[in-house]
Amino acid sequence: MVSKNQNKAPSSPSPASFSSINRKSSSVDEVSIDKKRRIASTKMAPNTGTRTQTRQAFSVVNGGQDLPPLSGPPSNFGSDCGAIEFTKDDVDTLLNEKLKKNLNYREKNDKMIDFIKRLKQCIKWFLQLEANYVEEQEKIKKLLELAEKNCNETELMMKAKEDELNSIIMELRKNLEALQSKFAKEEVDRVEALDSLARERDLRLAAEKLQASLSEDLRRSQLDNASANQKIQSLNDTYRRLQEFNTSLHQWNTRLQSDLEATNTTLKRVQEEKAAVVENLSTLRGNLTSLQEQLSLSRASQDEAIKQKEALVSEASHLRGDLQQVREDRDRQLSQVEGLQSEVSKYKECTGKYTADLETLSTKTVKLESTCSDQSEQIRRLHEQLASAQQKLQLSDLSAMETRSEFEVNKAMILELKSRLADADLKIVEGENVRKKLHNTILELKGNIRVFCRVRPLLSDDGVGNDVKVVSFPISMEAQGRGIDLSQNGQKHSFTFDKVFVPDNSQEDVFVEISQLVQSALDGYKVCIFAYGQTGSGKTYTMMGKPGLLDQKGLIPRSLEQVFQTKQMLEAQGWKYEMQVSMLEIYNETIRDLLSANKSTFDASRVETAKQYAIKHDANGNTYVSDLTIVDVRSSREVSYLLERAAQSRSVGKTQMNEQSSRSHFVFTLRIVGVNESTDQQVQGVLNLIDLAGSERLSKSGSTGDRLKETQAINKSLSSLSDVIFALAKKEEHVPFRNSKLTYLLQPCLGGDSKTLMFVNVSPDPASVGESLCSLRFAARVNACEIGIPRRQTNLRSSDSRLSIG
Ligand SMILES: Nc1ncnc2c1ncn2[C@@H]1O[C@H](COP(=O)(O)OP(=O)(O)OP(=O)(O)O)[C@@H](O)[C@H]1O
Repeated sequence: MVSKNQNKAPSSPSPASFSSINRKSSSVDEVSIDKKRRIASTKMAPNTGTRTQTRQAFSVVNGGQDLPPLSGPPSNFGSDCGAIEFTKDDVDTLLNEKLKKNLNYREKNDKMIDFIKRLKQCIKWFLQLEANYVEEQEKIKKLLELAEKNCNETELMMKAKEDELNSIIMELRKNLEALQSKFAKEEVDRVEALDSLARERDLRLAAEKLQASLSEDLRRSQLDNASANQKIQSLNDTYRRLQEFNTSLHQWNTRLQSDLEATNTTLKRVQEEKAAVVENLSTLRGNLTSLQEQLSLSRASQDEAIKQKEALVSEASHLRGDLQQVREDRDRQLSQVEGLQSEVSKYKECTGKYTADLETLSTKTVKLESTCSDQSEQIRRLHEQLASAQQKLQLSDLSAMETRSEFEVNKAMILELKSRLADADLKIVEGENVRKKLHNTILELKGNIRVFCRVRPLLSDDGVGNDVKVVSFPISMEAQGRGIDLSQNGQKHSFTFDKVFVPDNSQEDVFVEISQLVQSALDGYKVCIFAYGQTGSGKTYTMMGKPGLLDQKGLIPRSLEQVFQTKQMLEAQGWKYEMQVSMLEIYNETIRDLLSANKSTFDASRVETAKQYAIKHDANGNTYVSDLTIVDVRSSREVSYLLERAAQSRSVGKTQMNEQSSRSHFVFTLRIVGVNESTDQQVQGVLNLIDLAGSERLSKSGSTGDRLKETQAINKSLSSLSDVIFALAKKEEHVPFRNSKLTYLLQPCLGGDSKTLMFVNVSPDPASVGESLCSLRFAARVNACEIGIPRRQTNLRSSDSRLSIG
């Protein structure tokens, strides 16, 4: 925040020249011409129409018989001056007024009083006009703010609507894209499903064909099986018959055996009979031959039987072979049947498998068909959704178009409003310029050098009862609120100032009176506000207030609050301000930087060697002090912090140097640089708020040595200050400085268009009535600077233009 050595004052856009102030009593003409120019420049635009009708009213204020005649008869005479309006001519006439030369002092005085009265009416009218301007400006500002707010709201609404629609469109587009991609996917799935369905169908047909051929095979196998079974049955029958035949052959064989045995027995018996016969051979030879014949016959029959038997045996073996064959056939057939049966079972298995496959295929097909129908349904729904989305899209496109056209209309409206706003801004700027001029004119009419007197309440420390009153306030019409009477040793001394604040007046009451000066600093003027008075008279209270008590804040904090509040307000009109603060103390003609981070600066002797704090003025009338700490500030809080720091620095410095708090001048400087880029205007103002060293009679404290030096330094700087104010007010070419640092520092802030206000603080303590009288005399002298003549009743000794304290 702190920026060292940036304290070179920036170049002024309007260098102050002393020519605009007309203060010399002998040259009222000069004052008039200058003021006429300023008033003419204000144009008095807003009330022209009304004013042409009431123009004659001004003749009231020019009512003196020695004034040049005016265009119309007087009106509203004696009525409230608020009803009277002035034209440029009226003001010119008033300002061009000349006093007749052959008047005596009393008449001159009367004329002057009358002139002042009319001037006051004129000032009141200007104040009224200014109030109207301010009111009008406020109205325009409010209207503008409203229009701007409406515009912004409409714009925001439109933007929000557009955003909303855009987001809906985006969403719909996204949905559409998603639906389309889903649709495409579904289409692919559908095609795949259809393909797989076709494949399944083919497979099914192939399986059905296979099943049919297998069924045919099975049927054929079953037929083969049946024929094989029949064959087996017939073979079984043949086998059974062959077995029966075999049994019968066995029976036949058995019989043949039994026959053979019977034949053998017969043979035996025959042989026995042969023997018998042999015996009887001879006898029987005959028998023999017969018997032989019988034998050969038997043998032949036996051979035949054997042959028969052999034939039968071979037949049986044949039959056995056949049976074996049949058995083998049967076995073969059986194995064939078994093979066929296993084949059939295989076929059956296959058929089962194929049937299961067929079933799964069927269920799959059914599933696929249902999926297909689902997908078709989905596709239909998607188509519907797509159609509705497209419809919505069309609708939203339409509404977007509508919104766009609405937006265009609003845009056009906004543009129009903006142009109106620009016009209004221009008007505000013009109004602001007029206001500044009027404000300045009013302040000039009030006086560029003014003196306010403030009497503090009697304090318990004063040690005197409330019954002893040395200060009183006249209540005559002329002096009410402006006069102060001081009684010393039974003698009454009367003084009149621009304003007198009584002990009951609050800090707020005092600030109200100076707030216009603070505004002037923001308008680019140099403003100096001094608090002057004896020790303990309330200078610090007036300038700083009581720490910690908000309602008792002094002029400095209040001024800063106003500066930052107004800065914020003017920012709306395009003004950008930069503020810089510096705070210094002049003690015994030594400058002390109160914002310096270096604590060693409290040591005056070291300061002088380390830092020279040389005061310099540039060609533009700006002042800067080398090595002084300048701090950029952006809020009144920042400044409050700096003020606290400065106060701390002051008290530490005083302790270190055994100095009394009242013996140094405290100078607070706020540099204001304002730039309006839209109107290309630039202003540079300075606000100097100064708590002067307390004036104190040396004799009172009876001090010597250092104290004497201190007092002399104070007196020198105050005396020098009064000389400078005098010289500048009188537009003297040579401005004396008398080597006072304070005077040299403030010199550019006291001349030209600068506004100077001095508070003379007075203590009601009877014990310090002498000092009070001294202060009041000095203040009355400064007050008299205004127009170069003692414009108010003062107790000045005419020759004494310099302060002598102590
Ligand atoms: N208007 C006032 N109302 C109430 N109290 C006041 C007023 N003016 C001054 N005082 C009180 O009077 C005392 C002296 O005031 P202050 O310190 O401001 O005087 P000063 O002129 O600055 O003195 P010095 O020159 O010694 O610094 C303080 O206690 C202050 O609070």
